Amino acid sequence: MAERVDTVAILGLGLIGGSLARALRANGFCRRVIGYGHREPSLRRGVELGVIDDFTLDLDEVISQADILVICTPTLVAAEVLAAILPRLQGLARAPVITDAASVKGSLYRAAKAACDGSFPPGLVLGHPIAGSERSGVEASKADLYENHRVILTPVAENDSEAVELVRDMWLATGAEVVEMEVEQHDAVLAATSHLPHVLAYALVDALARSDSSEEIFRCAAGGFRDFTRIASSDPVMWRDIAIANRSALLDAIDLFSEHLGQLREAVAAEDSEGMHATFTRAKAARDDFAAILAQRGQGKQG
Ligand SMILES: NC(=O)c1ccc[n+]([C@@H]2O[C@H](COP(=O)([O-])OP(=O)(O)OC[C@H]3O[C@@H](n4cnc5c(N)ncnc54)[C@H](O)[C@@H]3O)[C@@H](O)[C@H]2O)c1
Ligand SMILES: O=C(O)C(=O)C[C@]1(C(=O)O)C=C[C@@H](O)C=C1
Repeated sequence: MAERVDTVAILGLGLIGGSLARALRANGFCRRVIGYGHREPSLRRGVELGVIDDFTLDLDEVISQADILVICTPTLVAAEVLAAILPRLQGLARAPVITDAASVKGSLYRAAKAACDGSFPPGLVLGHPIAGSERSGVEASKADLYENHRVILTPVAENDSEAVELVRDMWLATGAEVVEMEVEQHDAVLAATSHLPHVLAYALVDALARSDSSEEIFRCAAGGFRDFTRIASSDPVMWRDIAIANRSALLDAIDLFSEHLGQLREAVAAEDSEGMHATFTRAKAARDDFAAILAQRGQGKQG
């Protein structure tokens, strides 16, 4: 296939950026992929592993060389990186298209407007791949991470349609399915389906780890505990950033869940067998439907 662009730059070469770099190099979307970051060792490792062609620690250099900049740092850092990039684009004859992979979109939307005197930059297309793992760093990256997974783009009216098309094509080249959503809807949906489950897993593991009988508890724990808590091994910095950036939607999701858990607690206390059975039956049906959706998308093994 003919290369769609010359150079894609990954800003923050970890699991998500490294996996994108590998996929783009594997499928020939661009002639080369370069990395930018604040730590030379992981970028050097990226070259050694064949994840990127080259790297720089200089933001001006990466802006001048790339056709697309993809910000793949933790969410709060992504807002800072964006605020550092946007003023540098003013007056450039040819500015790169900018996109990102951060887990929260509203905070970046606001950061972009703040950096541009209240107007949204047309060449910035916010995005989020709904694929990942509890592992982080470039060593964990893999070329097929996005295959059969969704990528959500949250374009706005101010966006340049060619920039949106280019970012869409980039993700399609990784084997992902690209869908569009409003910024606010994205953050509410992800708070419920991703951010809340991570908070619950962290809370459960922390509560049990701090109990007097924690040693015995972990020794006796098996598959159910492992499946429910895998994501509590995720990077604490990444999840702290997400909780801060999506505070309002996450609080709504926690409140909804707390109310539901309270009702279930009452049913357990009252030995309300009908109430418990109804809840478990509804949940099983919904989970089984979800497993069928995953299987249809070719993600059955993880479902
Ligand atoms: N891990 C997941 O499952 C997942 C899935 C979808 C989206 N995301 C989002 O993608 C982003 C990256 O996540 P990840 O799992 O790849 O994390 P990661 O820790 O593997 O990678 C983050 C990279 O950013 C770099 N970085 C940190 N501060 C920087 C700075 N100031 N300047 C430049 N680079 C900097 C780090 O050195 C690291 O290489 C996050 O915003 C995360 O919320 C993660
Ligand atoms: O599979 C995992 O371990 C993930 O945490 C991936 C996951 C998710 O919650 O599904 C995590 C954060 C993202 O922003 C998108 C995907």
